[in-house]
Amino acid sequence: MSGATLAETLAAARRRLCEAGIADGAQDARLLIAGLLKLSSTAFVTDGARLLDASERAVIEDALARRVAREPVHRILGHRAFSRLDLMLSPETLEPRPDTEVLVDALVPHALRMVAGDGCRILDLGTGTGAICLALLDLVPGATGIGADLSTGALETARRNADINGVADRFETVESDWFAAVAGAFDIIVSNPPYIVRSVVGTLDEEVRLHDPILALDGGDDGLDAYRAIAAGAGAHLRENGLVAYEIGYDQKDQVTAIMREQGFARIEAVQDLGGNDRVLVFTRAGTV
Ligand SMILES: C[S@@+](CC[C@H](N)C(=O)[O-])C[C@H]1O[C@@H](n2cnc3c(N)ncnc32)[C@H](O)[C@@H]1O
Repeated sequence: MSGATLAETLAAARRRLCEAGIADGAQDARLLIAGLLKLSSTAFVTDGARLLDASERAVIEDALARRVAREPVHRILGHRAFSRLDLMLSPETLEPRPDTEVLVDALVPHALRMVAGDGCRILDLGTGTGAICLALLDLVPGATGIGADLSTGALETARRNADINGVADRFETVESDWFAAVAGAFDIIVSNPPYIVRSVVGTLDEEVRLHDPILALDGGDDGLDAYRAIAAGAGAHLRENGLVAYEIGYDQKDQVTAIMREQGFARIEAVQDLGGNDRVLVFTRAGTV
């Protein structure tokens, strides 16, 4: 790649990733180079003839080697966009997915209505990077939130993300096994818990299996352990007329609805993701709808 221009470097990177069998090799090459060199979306057109210096070439070379070894693009870059936020990643955090934005979008109208009334206090169980809670605090000024997680490292990253994204004054964290260390009652309890069936975890793509933490993936023998634990504790921590909302696996709608019904909750919304899969469920106490 010595003496290469930006355009030549991009072309070589695309070839390398595609030849290594990376499914979106062309897109990943562009994302990596743009992210590493902090280029605008038009730079490949306007600056294509610019010669890259040795340090730029070295950074790109290192990133391509990592991508060929199946490390995801945003892990290599160390951060990713979610909703309107830029979120730092760490080894202890799941990389937030676009599907999870569907959960945020489903809750925004409810949270805005609550803020206009008695206020909106949010509990995000299994907060990871803080993605769900921080995106809601960003979109709903006046809401406050707690991010809970079993992982100390994830909570450090979530606090850092709250700082970077300007919502730290409305965000707290608690290290907790679901509700175990959580005090008080909330208007919205939200979770994207680990929901992969344990026997399936080992069959996931290397990008997920080797780079997302197992604590964020493994949902137990039937994938539903976390929903059972959260359903059992939610009633004691939910304000009157409060909501419980989940991200779910594409085939878990009926099972999670049954788990919640057993604990006295009624489903009020089911939302599909952009791929047409069931992805988000919203519940309230049965009898309040
Ligand atoms: C699927 S990840 C979701 C992360 C983030 N909320 C998101 O949507 O990107 C699940 C999260 O639950 C956390 N977790 C797993 N078991 C837990 C438990 N028993 N109590 C609290 N958090 C837990 C994991 O550490 C992980 O951060």
